[in-house]
Amino acid sequence: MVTLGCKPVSEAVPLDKGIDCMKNFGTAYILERREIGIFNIGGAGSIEADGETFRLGFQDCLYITKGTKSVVFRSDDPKAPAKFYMVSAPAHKACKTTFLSLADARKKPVGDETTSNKRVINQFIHPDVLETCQLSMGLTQLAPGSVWNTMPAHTHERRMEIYTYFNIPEGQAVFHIMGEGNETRHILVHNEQAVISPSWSIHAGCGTAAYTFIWAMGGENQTFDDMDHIAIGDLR
Ligand SMILES: O=C(O)C(=O)C[C@H](O)C(=O)CO
Ligand SMILES: [Zn+2]
Repeated sequence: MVTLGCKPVSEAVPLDKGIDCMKNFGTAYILERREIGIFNIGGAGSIEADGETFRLGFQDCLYITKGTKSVVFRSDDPKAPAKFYMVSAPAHKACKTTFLSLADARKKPVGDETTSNKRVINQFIHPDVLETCQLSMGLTQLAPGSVWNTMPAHTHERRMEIYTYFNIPEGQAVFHIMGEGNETRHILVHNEQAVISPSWSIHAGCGTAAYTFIWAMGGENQTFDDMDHIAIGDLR
């Protein structure tokens, strides 16, 4: 998995700006044998993929297929630049480059106010929404007053996962918990920071206020609900 960020201000920024593609990927261009999912977590902007332009507002998503040679990022307004967050995984075939807004995502309400974990899992790049080779991505929004994500915690030995936190209010933070269920550690996460979890690690978090996070997974199976849950009483 490769994770990247791009905040274009006044210039048009190509995906491979400053990247030696042959050295890092062993290919002539980044998406020669990779697919990529991109979320905009900033102001309005656009992404040009092999000549086709897609406009992305806040929390919009674009999936770009393997085989796309040119990807270029732009912001509409340099004073409110777009912030493109992206995750890429190796891909074996071309799928359809697809724009997805929050309304297109499959909604999964979970949790409860009484356990401070009421939230909606918005599944954007997911087998029920569009076909990909192995990438899946989405955005989980916590309800005001709820602070816990992914509790009871889980692992999925067949897929690793990245959580990227944003919409964390000024002066607040998230305690992200990782490690094996019987030996956990926390990482203090501030706004727009990410944690990469290997497949054996739990990935959960508790904020000092509500927040949003983007999850991204890659692995040979795409079954979303095959998690191995760990009972809260077994966590150490
Ligand atoms: O809040 C949650 O719970 C999640 O968003 C869980 C992630 O989607 C996940 O970890 C999927 O494996
Ligand atoms: Zn998970």
